[in-house]
Amino acid sequence: MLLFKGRRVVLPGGEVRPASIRVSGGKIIDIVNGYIPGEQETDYEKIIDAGDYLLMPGVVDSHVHVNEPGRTPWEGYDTATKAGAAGGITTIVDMPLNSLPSTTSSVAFKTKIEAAQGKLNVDVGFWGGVVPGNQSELSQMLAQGVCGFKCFMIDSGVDEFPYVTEADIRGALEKLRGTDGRLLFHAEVDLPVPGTEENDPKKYKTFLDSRPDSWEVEAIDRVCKLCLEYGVPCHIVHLSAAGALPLVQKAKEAGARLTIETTHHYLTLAAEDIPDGATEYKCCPPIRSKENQRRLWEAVRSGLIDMVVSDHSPCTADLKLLDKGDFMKAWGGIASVQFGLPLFWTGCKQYDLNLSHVITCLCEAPAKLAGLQKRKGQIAVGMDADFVIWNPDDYTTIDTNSIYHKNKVTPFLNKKYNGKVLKTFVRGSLVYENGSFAEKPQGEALLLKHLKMKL
Ligand SMILES: NC(=O)N[C@H]1NC(=O)NC1=O
Ligand SMILES: [Zn+2]
Ligand SMILES: [Zn+2]
Repeated sequence: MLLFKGRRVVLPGGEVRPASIRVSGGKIIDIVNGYIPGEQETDYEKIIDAGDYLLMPGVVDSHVHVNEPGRTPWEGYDTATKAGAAGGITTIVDMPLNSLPSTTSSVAFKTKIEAAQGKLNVDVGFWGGVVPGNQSELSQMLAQGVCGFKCFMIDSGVDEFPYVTEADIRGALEKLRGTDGRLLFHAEVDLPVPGTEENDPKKYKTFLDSRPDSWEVEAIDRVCKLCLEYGVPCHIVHLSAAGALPLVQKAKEAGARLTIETTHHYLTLAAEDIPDGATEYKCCPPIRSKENQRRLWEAVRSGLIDMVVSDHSPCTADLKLLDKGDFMKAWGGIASVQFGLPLFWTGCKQYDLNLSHVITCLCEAPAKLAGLQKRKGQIAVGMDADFVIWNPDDYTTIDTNSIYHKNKVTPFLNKKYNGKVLKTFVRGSLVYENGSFAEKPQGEALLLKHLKMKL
């Protein structure tokens, strides 16, 4: 048996108090009020003392593109999960696209799981994909254990993952009705935008104007309607346009089973500050204005936005076209899986949010989205002993040497944020401490069907 103890343990609801946590077989078996100072070392295999640092549930990032197999020069299981561990993340959920094959059939899903074997430094769940014509694969993939499915309503950036029409979406929702499956939407639709082709592709404004708010608003309106019509849980990934929030509110009030995520980059970076040619800031939908960002933070505070994730979508440096600075042709995607906790905490301090927002948005809600809520996202009896010990009063400076994901291009480079991750534990095992990782990868593939059998 292990004992984790601390004077500032973050419990469900964001309550912070002294507590001691007994862990056996990777699970939390007991939580005792108070910081048991007198316990004998010999009572436990090990005592892990967080002292005055925060002892919090491990962060769950439900939106990560790992890209393995197939695009391993971009990213891979080993490096993505090391970066996660260094950032206090104990579970990531892999997106179905950018790997080859993409996860759109049961055969492809098996290939994915095989590729992940032995390389996981934190636990990893998997989203499947909905593409035109693969509806007949969905129930088999659910039976195999995907957490749900993601689709695109616009070009995805990779040819092998085409976007879906309304008829395809209806077909998928039909299949998912009455199952545990849910559908995630990249919610932008391609509407005509007057005259942006002529503009200078090095200017950030050219790119921003080419993907206006209205694309998201229209797409989210369609999702809200379908969600209400079918009663299947639907989720909007990476909402950027605050102008879509009133629609979300209306749909939620009408009883839609709808959840919303935004990303750390939309909450931290703003269009006004993006230098021309700085394509490391390119992502889709785009980073918008400061005023837009303020409204996103208000929605995080109120709970209208349910969760905040990375949308870690790296590529090799050449594809960012940093030398040309061409926003229109560069790869769209930001690499940041390692930095979510300090990025979010920095904003929380600025916007006067607190630890209850941290554990709701970074731990509980993403765990629930992926169907992992009985194992992940909270410090509670019966849950996996996934913890991060961190110092909210120290700082993280992001430099190339301390980045563990494969490609180091990121708009967060050389910036300093509040909060520093000290140690990360997955199911009781130390996976990260001060720049070092467990010798043997401790993560496992989380297949929803097995989780259900165990519950
Ligand atoms: N294919 C892919 O990863 N696309 C992601 N990148 C990005 O910026 N937005 C996305 O949806
Ligand atoms: Zn997307
Ligand atoms: Zn994505």
